[in-house]
Amino acid sequence: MTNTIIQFNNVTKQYDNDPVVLDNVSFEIERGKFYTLLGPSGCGKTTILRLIAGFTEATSGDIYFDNKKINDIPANKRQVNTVFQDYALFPHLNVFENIAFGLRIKKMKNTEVEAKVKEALSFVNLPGYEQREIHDMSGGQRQRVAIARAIVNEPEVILLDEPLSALDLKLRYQMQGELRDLQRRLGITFIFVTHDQEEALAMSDEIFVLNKGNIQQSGTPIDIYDEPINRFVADFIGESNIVKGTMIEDFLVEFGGKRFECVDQGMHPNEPIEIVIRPEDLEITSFDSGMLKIEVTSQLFRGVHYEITGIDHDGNEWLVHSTKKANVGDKIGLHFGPEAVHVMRFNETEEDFDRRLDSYSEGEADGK
Ligand SMILES: Nc1ncnc2c1ncn2[C@@H]1O[C@H](COP(=O)(O)OP(=O)(O)OP(=O)(O)O)[C@@H](O)[C@H]1O
Repeated sequence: MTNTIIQFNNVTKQYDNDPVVLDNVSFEIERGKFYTLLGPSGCGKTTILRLIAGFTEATSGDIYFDNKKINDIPANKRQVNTVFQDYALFPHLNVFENIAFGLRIKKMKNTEVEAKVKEALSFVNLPGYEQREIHDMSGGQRQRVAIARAIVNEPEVILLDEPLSALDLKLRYQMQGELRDLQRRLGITFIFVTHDQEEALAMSDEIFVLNKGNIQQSGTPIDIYDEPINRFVADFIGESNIVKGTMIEDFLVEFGGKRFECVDQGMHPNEPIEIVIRPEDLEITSFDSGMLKIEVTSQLFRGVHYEITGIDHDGNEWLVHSTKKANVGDKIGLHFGPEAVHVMRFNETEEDFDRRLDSYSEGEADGK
């Protein structure tokens, strides 16, 4: 048994004669992990779920489930269940019958149905709710019933299409933790769709960042946050300072009219690049000792830190998160280490990007 449960090979999707929604997309999903498809509205996230579930067909390319091509397998024969954004519960059926629905279609014996519904309800922390009517439940409870209805069929994969978006912030945080915990307890694959980057970072083993029908980058939350492949990902995942610069030589970049050490290598001498520095990696120092010098243009207290913006002498705006305060009009210096400077090449493919980053750790292992 391989670890890959779902594979997309060069999948393209176009609805009628509209523009292409997914453009030659390839990826692999491993068994037992929590995946998130993250991207702005309309980038094709739901379309990927619909292709996996069998609710729509690929225009070209192949989709595999457990190493078997499933392009022509109908939705009801696939071992996946979907939890929809609006939960899609049957309002005229009680909790028990909503959850039992799929089992009844399979003509399962009553005693078995009862046992399975009970087990599913206890999994989602709603024991004893069998007879409750759907309209007498809160949003969070309905959400749990929708999840119970998906897990009762014991699918190998659960698809979740923005399932938390209708909940208020507090409940949303709570359900994020519950869903993550549920996935671990069940040990099955979850594929979760969201356009909320914080949610993706908090919940996932692996994130696919999508834009305009393409996967821009895939990796663990830490990989994607720390080493974004391009401006789109850097901007979409968290707040960033992104400026244009030049890679002078290995481990040396120039931006804002000055040269700085970095940890990147393997580019052409004097190659134009962009750099990202996260706001929390900038440290406030005195103006004179600053590696960058800025004049503060705004300051907000955010509870755990101050959010400070300022302009350098080239007109670049810098965002700083610091526990130190600075006032509008102050001239301050900023300090950062070589690891804080993330260099991004223009139009680098994910394969080349991964190869480049791997070569850094090989270099470390060689003692270079
Ligand atoms: N059945 C359909 N017929 C025609 N176009 C469609 C259909 N479903 C989706 N689209 C189009 O495909 C594109 C991608 O839609 P999709 O729902 O996959 O995006 P998404 O990333 O899930 O967006 P959102 O976050 O807004 O749900 C959009 O431009 C959408 O209008």
